[in-house]
Amino acid sequence: MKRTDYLSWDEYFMAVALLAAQRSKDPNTQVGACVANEQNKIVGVGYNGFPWGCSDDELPWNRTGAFLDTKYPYVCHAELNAVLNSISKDLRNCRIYVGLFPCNECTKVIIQSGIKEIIYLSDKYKDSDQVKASKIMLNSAGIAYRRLKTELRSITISLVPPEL
Ligand SMILES: O=c1[nH]c(=O)n([C@H]2C[C@H](O)[C@@H](COP(=O)(O)O)O2)cc1CO
Ligand SMILES: [Zn+2]
Repeated sequence: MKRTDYLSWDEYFMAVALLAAQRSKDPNTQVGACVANEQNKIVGVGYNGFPWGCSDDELPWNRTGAFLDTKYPYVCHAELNAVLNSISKDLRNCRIYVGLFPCNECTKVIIQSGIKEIIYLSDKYKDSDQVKASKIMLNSAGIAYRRLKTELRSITISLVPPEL
């Protein structure tokens, strides 16, 4: 008899996004994103981090202070990286799974790439103008968004082989 406690596609792609988020060096918010196509194949994954070649040791991770002394002008968001890392430029009819509701800049990238649905976990910045702008654009463009529904509270991955 087959297992019944396997991950759904939605849980699986969100888990991939959350695993990618664990690569983030951001001390405050780690975000991951995973793009899946209509055949449920992963076509792109990303997390928030500084651009290629920009040293994590030189750029700041601060949230406050003078703009140029914070992370905000420099960090590439998870969704941008997931789209840029995708195997195809054409993401028509794909879904993006992301730990945090996309900001307005990522929403523009998502819409322009052809992605048709956003599945998110947290909407902790829902009262910000950025997220409000995202929803205005998504509603206007007819792009669906929904919070992941799952009974699971966590997914454990053991790196210890079962025989040990
Ligand atoms: O959609 C997003 N995707 C994403 O990767 N991020 C990143 C940028 C920052 O590194 C971090 C947000 O930082 P903070 O929560 O400290 O303001 O999350 C932030 C958002 C939402 O603004
Ligand atoms: Zn963003």
